[in-house]
Amino acid sequence: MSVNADAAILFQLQQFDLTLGKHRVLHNINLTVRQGEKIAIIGPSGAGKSSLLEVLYRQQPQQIALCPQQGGLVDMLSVYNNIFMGGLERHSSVYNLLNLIRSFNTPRAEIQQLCNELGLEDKLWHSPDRLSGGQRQRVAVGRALYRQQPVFLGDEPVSALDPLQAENILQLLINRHNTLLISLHNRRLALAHFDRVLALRAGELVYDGPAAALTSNDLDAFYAS
Ligand SMILES: Nc1ncnc2c1ncn2[C@@H]1O[C@H](COP(=O)(O)OP(=O)(O)OP(=O)(O)O)[C@@H](O)[C@H]1O
Repeated sequence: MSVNADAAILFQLQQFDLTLGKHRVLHNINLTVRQGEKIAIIGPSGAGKSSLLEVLYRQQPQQIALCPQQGGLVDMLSVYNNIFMGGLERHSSVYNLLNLIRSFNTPRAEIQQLCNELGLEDKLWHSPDRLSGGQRQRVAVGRALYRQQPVFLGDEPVSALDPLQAENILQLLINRHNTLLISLHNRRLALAHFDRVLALRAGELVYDGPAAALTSNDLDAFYAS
């Protein structure tokens, strides 16, 4: 999991501030992310993790698979169609419309395979509002995977899963993307799966360094009040 210092820069922020309303959400962020990096973003609730991910997403949405914290699922559509939404840009509007009425064989096979990998094999034609929180989260992950982009930005994408599932889904995301930035509160996952850790506190980047240099106790300290 070594990082190539010559790899192309994907994201860069210099002395970056973000103010929303009267609230200073991010302050003096200096950050460079290169292709191939696997980065965990940690920090207490309200520290600015989602805001940072959104800022990075806006830099180049076309090559990013985004998995937002709310999931953005449409309950009126099946799991199949919710996942298919991740691939809308690969097809014409006519194809997308016809697929909504009656699914085409190719995307149906692709999405069935994806559902098998996500443990949703029998849920393809269910509505998301009939699923558990963890199942809904896996549908949102499926949609992001179906974007088939090289960069994954995830806002706590495995927070509702049991430990074994969280481990498996995280590994799936890592296998399918070259570069990942994922916010998460699970210390073990952050240290086991990522090269680099960003710790945010009250909108400021208080740690940016290798995961290998940190212990679980170090991570706890970033959450201490
Ligand atoms: N649209 C907004 N207007 C004003 N303040 C906002 C807005 N969006 C977020 N904030 C504030 O910005 C801060 C950072 O929010 P953010 O959602 O980025 O934190 P977070 O670290 O992702 O939190 P969590 O772990 O709870 O998801 C919070 O104090 C929040 O109240």
